[in-house]
Amino acid sequence: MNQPQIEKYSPGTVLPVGSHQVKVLKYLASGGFAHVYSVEISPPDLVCPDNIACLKRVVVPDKTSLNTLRAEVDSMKSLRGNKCIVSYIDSHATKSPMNAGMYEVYLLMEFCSGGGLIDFMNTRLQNRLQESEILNIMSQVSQGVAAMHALQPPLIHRDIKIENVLLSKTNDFKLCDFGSVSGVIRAPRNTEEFNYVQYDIMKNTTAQYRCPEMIDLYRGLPIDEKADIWALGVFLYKVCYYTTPFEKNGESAILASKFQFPAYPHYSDRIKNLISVMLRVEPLKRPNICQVLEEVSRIQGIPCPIKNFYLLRMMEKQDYSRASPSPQLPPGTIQAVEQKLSHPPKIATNANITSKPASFQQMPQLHLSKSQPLSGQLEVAPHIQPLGRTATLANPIYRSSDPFSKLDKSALLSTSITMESIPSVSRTPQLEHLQMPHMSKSHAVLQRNSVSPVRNGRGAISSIVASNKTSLDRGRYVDSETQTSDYPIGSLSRSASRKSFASSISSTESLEAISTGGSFTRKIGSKIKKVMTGDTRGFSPIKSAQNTGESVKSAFSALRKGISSIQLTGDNSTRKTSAETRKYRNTSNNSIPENKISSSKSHRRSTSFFSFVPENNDYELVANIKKEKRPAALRRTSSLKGSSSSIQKRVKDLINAEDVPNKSSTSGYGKYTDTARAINPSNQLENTANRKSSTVITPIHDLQKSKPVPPPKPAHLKPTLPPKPKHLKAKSSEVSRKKSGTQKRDSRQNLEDSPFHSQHEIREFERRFPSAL
Ligand SMILES: Nc1ncnc2c1ncn2[C@@H]1O[C@H](COP(=O)(O)OP(=O)(O)OP(=O)(O)O)[C@@H](O)[C@H]1O
Repeated sequence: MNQPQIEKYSPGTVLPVGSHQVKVLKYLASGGFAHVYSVEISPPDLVCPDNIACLKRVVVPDKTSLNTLRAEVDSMKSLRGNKCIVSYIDSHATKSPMNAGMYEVYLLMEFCSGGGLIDFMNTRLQNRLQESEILNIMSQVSQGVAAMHALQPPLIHRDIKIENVLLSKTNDFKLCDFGSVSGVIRAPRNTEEFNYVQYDIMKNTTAQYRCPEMIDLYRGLPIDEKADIWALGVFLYKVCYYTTPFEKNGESAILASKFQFPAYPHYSDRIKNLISVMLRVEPLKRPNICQVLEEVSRIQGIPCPIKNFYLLRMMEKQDYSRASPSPQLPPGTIQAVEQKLSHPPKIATNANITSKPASFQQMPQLHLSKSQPLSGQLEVAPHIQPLGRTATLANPIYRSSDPFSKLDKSALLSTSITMESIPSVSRTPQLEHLQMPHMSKSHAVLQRNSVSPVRNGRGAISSIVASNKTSLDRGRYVDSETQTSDYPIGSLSRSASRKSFASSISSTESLEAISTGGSFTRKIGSKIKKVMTGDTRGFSPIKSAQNTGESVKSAFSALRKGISSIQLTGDNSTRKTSAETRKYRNTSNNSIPENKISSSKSHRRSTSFFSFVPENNDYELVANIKKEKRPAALRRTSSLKGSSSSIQKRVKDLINAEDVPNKSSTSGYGKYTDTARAINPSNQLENTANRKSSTVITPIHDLQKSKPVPPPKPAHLKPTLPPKPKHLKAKSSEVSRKKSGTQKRDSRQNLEDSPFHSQHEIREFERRFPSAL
């Protein structure tokens, strides 16, 4: 951005910011695009009882840049109240009185008088940080990140780094600078998209914190929450060692995640292990933010401060799809699971981590005692249909009569500070979206924003929002907003929803809306929409599962233990579920050492972040060094056969934690992506009916069935990416790109290199598990 020069305000200057009057106290700093001041505000605000706040003033040259700043404001608004995020107070935008045609944006926020984390670290150059201090910082920053990832659609910070963590007066660490925030960014599909995404990444991210999928767009991976996890891994490393892991060797080291742990200062293997798993090359193998926080809390020896929202969400969806004749859990099951989730188990570390560069390949395993309760790191079998009929996780369809039920439920589920502190204002606007008639309003929003810029702070550029590919949306961009539309809000009253929104915001909000832009939905929509292609935007009902599947998997591993063998006989729905499960298993465990698969079931689980194996009445975290190979699980067969236990009984047994099967047969899955598959055939009629008037989960396979398969495009019409530069031709075994110079899609076609036997199998796999390749 061509940043205009502006004069600094002198102390004593008084100016309005939204509904507040501010008096400048002191110039604090210049960001890349801003002047930052401490100010006295009136009227007072809850987040600054002493009336001292921070004012960020940015002058932007045009409306496009102005819009991009709105996204920063909107992000902060949506996260307001979280104790681990610098709190928004007010904002204001005007035409610049000094610079014709330019605009000024004023952002009033909580003042962090403790300065930056970087300053704090600099006070400890000699006497480096203790592990407990590091864990405390990590926990708080992770809670801030969790609040972003918990939103639906999730927000990706994209610029997590030491410099963007501030210290409050009360010595709390807070995440700041939301100028790079975006929704999930889909992998580019042609040269135009490629250049766009590349530019966007260069503008909005910091080189040392960039993840492999950002550097090598040819990998064809979306930029999602796992990009933040990578950055958080770099962050943790830097808090420990005062340098970034890839400082010396740059991009090539990042692409293969080659780094070493310095001998000094000495930190525990558990911290090193956590860094290693966060810095896994493959995003699917990185833990999600809930898992990170759970592990940090375990090391700290305290309960995890947040609920695993990925897990709860999946349970919610399962509950929605539960209205079918499939097996049912006893009443109270979900409450029991929740209760157990709120008491994470202690684990004894037995990690054998060295400081060798290969540490990223070490696969930790969590050993679960029979007597231990389930925790949030259990893995979910995506096919589990019936997770209770209980009111606690109400079937979303029933929410239609009660616009507040979503909020009520959240409050009910959350005893944690973070989840509670995600203010209703951050959710209600999404409800507003959710209750829109299927496609119509969201499409209207998208249309309005078809060329909307995204606030990057460094330039006006929009983010391409990932719509993980399905045959439904293939070839389209999908706004993250539409990705939330798999919630069947049904006839949820819009006015009621708005009312709840209105009642949850301060009176200043309306002024803000006037001064800084329209509705939350429109603004955040402009931030996260697709702008580049002429493709029709699609509806991606599986998006959220793609983003959440891994964590849910992880969180439900023990549940899966109990249902690792599902009867292949029985009613249709059960049979279908089993078949889906089998496919899922057979296609998602993509890095199990071949030699381990047949010999030990427990090894099948080793690709997950943490997995559970009952042993010695305790949890153990052990490193399991292993070779990355081609998707070995694709060669696995029929692990589902042979059991006659029912789902209910096994899950019940697990909940009681008395009878955990000695070995799990299912773990290490790739991300579960196919939410719609959890829907029983018997639900489909109901879904179809709902779809007419509301937003619903669409059973993808059904739609696919009815959708004619388009003839293959002639080669000259296929979109192409620019040629891959030499330095990106990865040698890493982590990412199997065996044919140099070919694009990812092409390499998938190479049957010799793949576990597939036919093109049809490849297509089928891609259709069902689009993010797993
Ligand atoms: N709430 C706050 N309280 C105290 N100081 C703050 C606050 N917000 C920002 N600062 C100070 O101002 C500096 C710049 O702020 P910020 O990073 O938000 O601006 P920016 O223009 O986005 O900068 P960057 O170049 O990092 O993107 C910070 O490094 C910090 O020192």
